[in-house]
Amino acid sequence: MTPSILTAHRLLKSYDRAPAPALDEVSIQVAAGESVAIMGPSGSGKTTLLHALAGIVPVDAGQVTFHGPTGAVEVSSLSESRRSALRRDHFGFVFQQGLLIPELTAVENVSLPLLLAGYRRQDAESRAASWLDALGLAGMGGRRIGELSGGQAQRVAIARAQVTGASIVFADEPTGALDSATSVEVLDALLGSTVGQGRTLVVVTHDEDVAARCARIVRLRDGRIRDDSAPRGAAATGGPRFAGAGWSADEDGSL
Ligand SMILES: Nc1ncnc2c1ncn2[C@@H]1O[C@H](COP(=O)(O)OP(=O)(O)OP(=O)(O)O)[C@@H](O)[C@H]1O
Repeated sequence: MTPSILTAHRLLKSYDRAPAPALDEVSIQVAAGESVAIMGPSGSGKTTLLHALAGIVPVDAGQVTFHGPTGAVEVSSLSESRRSALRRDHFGFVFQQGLLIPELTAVENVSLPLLLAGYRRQDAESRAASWLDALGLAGMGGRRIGELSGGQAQRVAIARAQVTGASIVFADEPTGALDSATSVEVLDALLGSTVGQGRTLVVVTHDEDVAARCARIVRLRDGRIRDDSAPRGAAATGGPRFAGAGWSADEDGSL
């Protein structure tokens, strides 16, 4: 059996002034290398669950444990600064709008986490360029974000999320702002660069087509898990292996 990379046990989370808990006794295990879609109606707690799993929001009760390369870490009991170090070192994030810096080029945006981690600029930029190439953006590294299409910009965000070697990528509506053809391309890139390389993907989505490409769909309603199963009808298609012989990112994010 594949070991869990992330486990959550009976998570409770209430926001001030909210009439009902956003998470009400949610327990979930995510296996290493798995792709999990989190679905449910608006307000059902999807983003809160993603943020709780990733240590972005503290929970009121329950535990989140990350089974990382150096052993198990109880995310929910860490201080804010240790949670933020954990996120920086092990987790990657992709949001609906990539939150890229428009004044910087694609390669500069992807290099940023490496520069913050202490890499020399030349090394950071060459590593960033390799990621952009692998995501089908060869030759576009010098363009500013505004000079890219929505789908290209989202692939830059996918590169940035993983360039430091994230073992889990958390994505919140990564295709929500894209048309359906572009969504497919971006999802291919996201799946191919995560589960296609043995990494783990947890993705919040409203889109059944996105969820159907994941190995598992967790459906929330009113802060509780109502269903947790494989997509109906077919095994998850996962993502394509990246073109180019030997594309594989090692643990520190190099290609
Ligand atoms: N910062 C906050 N302060 C107060 N209430 C919040 C906050 N964030 C979320 N909530 C409430 O918690 C509940 C769950 O919100 P959450 O954003 O997790 O749902 P969601 O399923 O991701 O919704 P959507 O699909 O609309 O993004 C909702 O009732 C929401 O109003």
